[in-house]
Amino acid sequence: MGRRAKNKQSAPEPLDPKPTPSSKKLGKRKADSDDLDGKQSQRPSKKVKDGQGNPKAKTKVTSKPTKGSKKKGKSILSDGQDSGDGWEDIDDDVHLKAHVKSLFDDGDEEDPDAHLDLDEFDLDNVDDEPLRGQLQEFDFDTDEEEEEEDDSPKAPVGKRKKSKQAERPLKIIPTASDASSSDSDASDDDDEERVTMVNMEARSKALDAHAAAEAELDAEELRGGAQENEEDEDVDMDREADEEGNMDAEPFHLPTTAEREEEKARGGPDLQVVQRRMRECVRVLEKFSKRAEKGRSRSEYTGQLMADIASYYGYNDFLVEKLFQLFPVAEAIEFFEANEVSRPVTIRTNTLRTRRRDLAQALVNRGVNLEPIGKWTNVGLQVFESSVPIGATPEYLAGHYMLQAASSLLPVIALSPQPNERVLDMASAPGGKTTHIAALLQNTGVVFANDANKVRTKSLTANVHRLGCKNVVVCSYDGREFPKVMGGFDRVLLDAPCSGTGVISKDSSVKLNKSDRDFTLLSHLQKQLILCAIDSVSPESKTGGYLVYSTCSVTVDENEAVVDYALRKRPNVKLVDTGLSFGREGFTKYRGKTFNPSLNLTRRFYPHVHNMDGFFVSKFKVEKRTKAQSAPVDAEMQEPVDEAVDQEESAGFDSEEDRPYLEDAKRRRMKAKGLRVPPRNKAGPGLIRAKA
Ligand SMILES: C[S@@+](CC[C@H](N)C(=O)[O-])C[C@H]1O[C@@H](n2cnc3c(N)ncnc32)[C@H](O)[C@@H]1O
Repeated sequence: MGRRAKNKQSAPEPLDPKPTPSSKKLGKRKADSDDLDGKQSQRPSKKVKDGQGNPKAKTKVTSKPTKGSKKKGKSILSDGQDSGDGWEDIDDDVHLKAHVKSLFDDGDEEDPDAHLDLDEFDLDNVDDEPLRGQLQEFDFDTDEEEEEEDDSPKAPVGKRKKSKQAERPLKIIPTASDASSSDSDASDDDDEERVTMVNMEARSKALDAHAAAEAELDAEELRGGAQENEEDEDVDMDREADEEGNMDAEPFHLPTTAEREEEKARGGPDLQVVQRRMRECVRVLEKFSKRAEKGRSRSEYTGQLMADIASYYGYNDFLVEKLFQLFPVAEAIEFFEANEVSRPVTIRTNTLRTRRRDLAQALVNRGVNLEPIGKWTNVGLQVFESSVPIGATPEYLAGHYMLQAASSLLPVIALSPQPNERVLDMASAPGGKTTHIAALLQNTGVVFANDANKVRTKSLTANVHRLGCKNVVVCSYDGREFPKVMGGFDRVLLDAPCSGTGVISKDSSVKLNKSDRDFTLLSHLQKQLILCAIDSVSPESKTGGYLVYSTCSVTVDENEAVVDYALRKRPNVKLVDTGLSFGREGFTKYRGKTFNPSLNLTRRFYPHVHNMDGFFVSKFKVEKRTKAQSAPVDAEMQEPVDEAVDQEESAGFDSEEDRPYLEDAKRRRMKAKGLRVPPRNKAGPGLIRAKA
């Protein structure tokens, strides 16, 4: 029964399923291209606090070899075996160096002038006191706030809705990935028990018995399967409703409106009730006609499920609905779950200062446990545990790396800047991507790093200096002023200001502080910025002529709708392949809207699928305008609000509600430009049309 039941508990199907990746140890999961498009085989790792506390955690390097005390002949892995996850046992420091070198030999640039020799630093005199004590929790004070959390708008403090989930993080829906994960965990454990002459026979017998039991179950399933029909399946599903296996569990009853009111008056449901109700609603919604209570509608189940998600995970109702709609029902729960878990800590090697293998070597020597992120990047490293604050090592201070989310490498990889090019990073602070671009240009050409927020350009400038970028000009304009400020760029990156719905695990205030109006205004700003970004690209560029538009948000309004708008407004641009080897295709249709079919060339990244922040990346090629296509460069900036809103209406926005906000924004812009702003009571749409 257990096995059949497990098979029937229909797991959410990935949109682009791939074989389940083999499991990796908790705390060691990497955002590997192997499993990027498939379901995660297990929960993403939480921030590692204490690598010594877990006897199962294999610490690659437990301490920094002290000066003059090389551990000749001593393996760094406790059992002296290949761990099976790409790390081999290493006998001494010399081998360790050779090993690290080989691990990181996959495409680091070999420009001898492009990096500092670590020997230049007196690393031996660095106080290694922390290595002797308990492993510390990572301290990211130095940059995380600037480099990561600043990716999403800061939220006001104090507006907190207590999430029930915080009381007990638990997976609501057992998924296929869980099943395979536990299977592969088991086999991992088997692998870890070393086969010896003594246990070989017992192990072999156990394996035979296991195989026989499996065969018997298969046969039983085949016999049963011949008579099975969907009704039986439902009966089974109902009978196993209690996850503890209690067959007498009450059949699920969806509360009526009156019962919900009553429940509210009693102070809300308890955790177990919410958990079970979410599970049951998902189950019913997956096979509504068979499983729904008589007389109850689909929207009642969906409404209950969304209300429970909001209270369990602590979101406002509006955002739950917006995010819920992006996924099939069960997958939506996976997305919300993933937002409760920190993403892996990752750093980007600054190839202007060092090479990845040298950086890895230096950090390994300090007691940092790390690995390359995946095949798709030759500069990224994932940090599993560290005995030193990763944002304050000598290498960090010397600019050998940037603390940077794996997802934020993607837009720059897609941009693919070439030496000697002129590049604009239109919204660049605090400079994670700017400094990456500078490094790919190998300090040639020029990067104009712009950000409208002057305060934020301070951390941008600091990072530019720390990382030794000599080809960066920092400026502070509203991006909508480009290309009037300057144009003719070979490539432009617009990493747009956004709602941050992809980085909720970093900034949970997004759960509560985003409203419909925020999305409308953001989308409008993004549309204005993208047109200016397109017009800043030189279609005559010999080597480029590209724009990359990205956000750390997963909503369609901020991504596909913006890109589609740009394609409609600028017939001289087309979407091209991002060059990224993974990621889900962008939507070409969404809730009744149809976008340009080429939107399938854009890429979406999700925390629950790719174990990285939610992200969107698109790449445009800008071509010369034909005479028929040419329009005044800033036509849209002066565009009557009516027209802008019309565009938005076609993408499903509520123009009436937005109109006052859009007009206010227009008034502020006019004021800033020194134009006469008519009195507010006369400022109807006609006025703006007249002004334009
Ligand atoms: C997602 S963050 C950029 C992160 C940056 N690309 C990085 O990798 O470090 C968006 C940035 O857009 C800036 N911004 C907001 N409105 C802008 C505008 N109208 N023009 C230019 N920059 C703007 C914000 O100040 C913020 O720094």
